[in-house]
Amino acid sequence: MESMRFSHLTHSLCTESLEEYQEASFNINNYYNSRRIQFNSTKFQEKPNKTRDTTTNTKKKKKKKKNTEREMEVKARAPGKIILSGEHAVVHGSTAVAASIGLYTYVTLRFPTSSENDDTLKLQLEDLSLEFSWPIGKLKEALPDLGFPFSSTPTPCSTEAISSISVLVEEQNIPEAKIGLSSGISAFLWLYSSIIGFKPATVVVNSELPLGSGLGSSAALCVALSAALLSFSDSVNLDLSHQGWLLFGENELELLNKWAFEGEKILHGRPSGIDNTVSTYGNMIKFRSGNLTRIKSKVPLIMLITNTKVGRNTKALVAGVSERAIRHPNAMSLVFNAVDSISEELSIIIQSDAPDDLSLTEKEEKIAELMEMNQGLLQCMGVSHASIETVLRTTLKYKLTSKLTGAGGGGCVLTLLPTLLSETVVDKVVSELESCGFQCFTAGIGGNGVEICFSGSS
Ligand SMILES: Nc1ncnc2c1ncn2[C@@H]1O[C@H](COP(=O)(O)OP(=O)(O)O)[C@@H](O)[C@H]1O
Ligand SMILES: C[C@@](O)(CCOP(=O)(O)O)CC(=O)O
Ligand SMILES: [Mg+2]
Repeated sequence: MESMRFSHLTHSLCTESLEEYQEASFNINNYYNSRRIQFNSTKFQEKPNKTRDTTTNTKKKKKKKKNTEREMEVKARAPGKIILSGEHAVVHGSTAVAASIGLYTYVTLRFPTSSENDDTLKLQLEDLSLEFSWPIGKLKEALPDLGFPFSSTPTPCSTEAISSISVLVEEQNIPEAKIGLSSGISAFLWLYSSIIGFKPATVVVNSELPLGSGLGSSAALCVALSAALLSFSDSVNLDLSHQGWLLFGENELELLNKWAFEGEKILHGRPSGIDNTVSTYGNMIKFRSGNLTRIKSKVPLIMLITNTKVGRNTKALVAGVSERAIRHPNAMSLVFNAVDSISEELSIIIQSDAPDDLSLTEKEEKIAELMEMNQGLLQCMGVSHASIETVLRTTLKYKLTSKLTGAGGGGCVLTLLPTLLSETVVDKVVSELESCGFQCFTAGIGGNGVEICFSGSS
């Protein structure tokens, strides 16, 4: 009974361990249902997932080309993430642990039919009610070195291209209050021109993720964009007849993750690659210096996510930590090493079989202590914020441990909800946090990574 409740939150992450934790008494589902960010409606019908047949032959490729000429639409979705430990330090070579969450960014790509006679590239940010468009001729003129798509070789955006793209974005007169979108739009223009070239299309983006809050909306955007764009390139062959969400094969995942990383560079300056990697592959990963290790959690982790709603910019925060590391190299390298040890220990605890030498409660206590230590080190890096400290103090009153997640400086905070915690306590802490103006919710941890869905194929 109780395992059913947990399965709603921890699906696909730790199914075997659920039976072992049947004693758990807290019904998180009420929270999941009532506090979760509303799912945007989608016209695509969900069908069971299927991993792509990597032996796709040229016949399918031909079919794809033919369909591209007819009205053809593809939709990609990529999840957000939480970083359980190691943000910022991971940029400097330390280990970090992250998991995907069940909140997605969706990108729909549609090419006009020949009768539509449209010669523009349109970007619609549906949730924000914003639309941008560029005549194809203007893109060709501004970006003479792009437009010869070579999608199998992800390359960094040159400084010349980035300045030309900035002009193309500035000309769109983005409202001052939404100027943070410029870097996302730049990443879009660059990924589009590099992967597809100069072809008219309409790209629609919507997201269940709060933007700029530490849940990896920038990476989810780059991953979903790369997936949608690559599905029309010669580098990727897909079974267009498949109905419903389709997983990519390993080679395609590797390719699209590299493209998404190049997009993240435009947004973050110096990303570690953890966000795009966890959004691409899903589930839970340990990440260090560009290498991922997939992790299977044996602990049914339930995190309350509190969005302080304090806006911040990942690029500026990452740069701030690097500057501090330049000013205090010895001290900061010890901080980064300490974070590395915390992430390594965390990954061992969450993967260890239960019951072994540690009970679930003991494991949760250790995880909480490691989170607390990581938060202390993030404070040393200078990325905490008064709003984050308020969340820490509030949750501590209820003996709960929290840490910031993502770049910090505001954004989201994670609070570990032990499995035996009573619902009354969760109610109290949530209502106290919400009375401070914060927004609390939970999300499924560790679901699938990027997926794609075709429509118009018959
Ligand atoms: N759905 C989206 N539509 C437009 N831009 C987006 C979207 N998602 C992310 N972005 C871009 O990513 C930026 C936020 O990224 P970042 O500061 O790294 O925070 P996070 O990745 O934690 O959400 C936004 O300001 C915007 O430029
Ligand atoms: C701070 C950092 O570790 C994570 C940033 O995540 P987000 O953009 O705040 O969701 C940066 C990185 O790893 O690239
Ligand atoms: Mg980001």
